[in-house]
Amino acid sequence: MDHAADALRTDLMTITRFVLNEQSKHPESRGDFTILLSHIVLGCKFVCSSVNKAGLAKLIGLAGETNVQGEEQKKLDVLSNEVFVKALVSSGRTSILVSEEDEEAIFVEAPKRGRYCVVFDPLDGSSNIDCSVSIGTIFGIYMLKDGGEPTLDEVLQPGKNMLAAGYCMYGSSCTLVLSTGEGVNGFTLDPSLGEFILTHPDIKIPKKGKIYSVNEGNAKNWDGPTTKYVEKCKFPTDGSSSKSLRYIGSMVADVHRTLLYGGIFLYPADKKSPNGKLRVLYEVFPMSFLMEQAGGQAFTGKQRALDLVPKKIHERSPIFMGSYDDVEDVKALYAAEENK
Ligand SMILES: O=P(O)(O)OC[C@H]1O[C@](O)(COP(=O)(O)O)[C@@H](O)[C@@H]1O
Ligand SMILES: [Mg+2]
Ligand SMILES: [Mg+2]
Repeated sequence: MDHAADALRTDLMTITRFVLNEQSKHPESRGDFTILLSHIVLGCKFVCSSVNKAGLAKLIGLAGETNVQGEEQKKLDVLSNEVFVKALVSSGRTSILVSEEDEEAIFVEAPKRGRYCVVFDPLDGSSNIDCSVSIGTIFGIYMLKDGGEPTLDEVLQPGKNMLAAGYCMYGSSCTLVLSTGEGVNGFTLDPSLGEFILTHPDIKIPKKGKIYSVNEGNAKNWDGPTTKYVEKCKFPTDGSSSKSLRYIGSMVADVHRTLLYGGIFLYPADKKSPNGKLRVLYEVFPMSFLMEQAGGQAFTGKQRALDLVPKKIHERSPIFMGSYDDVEDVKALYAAEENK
């Protein structure tokens, strides 16, 4: 193999150049979105570096401990929230921020105010922090309507109105997956360069998968269609092979695997939590947006997830997302239940 020729053929694309290329497709663009995204990327790099040190926390007092100067150190989820709020406000491009960690939405004051609203889960999968299992950040971006004072209605909108969505997974590598509504692309952080490099161009989810991903410990409280679906995964009656179960318990990691390998991720309703567990604005919507952009589907048990109109910023919804055919099977079971 001629390595020089091979190197010339391979395009090295940083996330910055990727977003600038996207921007050049919209001549009317003022570059605001590019600046906003660069601040999100900065937040991800900062959290990634803190997550990498988390295992040392108890030893040297990095999180939830008192450091040598006697200062109280912050827990990772609190720290991540502060990092993202600061990064987003200082971009000068946001008006409203909705974070899982803040009860109320944050309205950015002029003159720092900009054209975008960002909804985010600064650290997803928090139960996995202390055992060094993959965790992540999830975000979605809405554009502000022109004119007037921003109100909560700007973010209480269906997910299909999002301009962009993505997540960053802090795992064996740090991977940022992004969609600006024209497909899905994945970037991996090169820690020595401090740059995200395009490593997963144009991600497409397989049409059907061999994996299902769910917390089966809740099975005794599931409804009929969910119970039937999971039974079908294990004991198919149509001659197909059984599906394998994989469940990490970090939505970012479970959805990332589902996007790349195919299959289905579900967090259904159950008798104890009739609305499921996952939050519509900053968990269900961004991940559903990515799934659809990659050719998959996302369904709530009643409707297309991206058609939901949230009434409250921390509203929850059941969710089934993944390969097109697998979600189609779930939809058929719910339709059959309704026609009984
Ligand atoms: O432990 P459970 O009930 O299976 O829930 C797991 C789910 O909860 C979450 O951890 C909730 O997110 P947070 O950690 O951001 O609260 C998801 O990442 C994950 O899919
Ligand atoms: Mg979460
Ligand atoms: Mg969280």
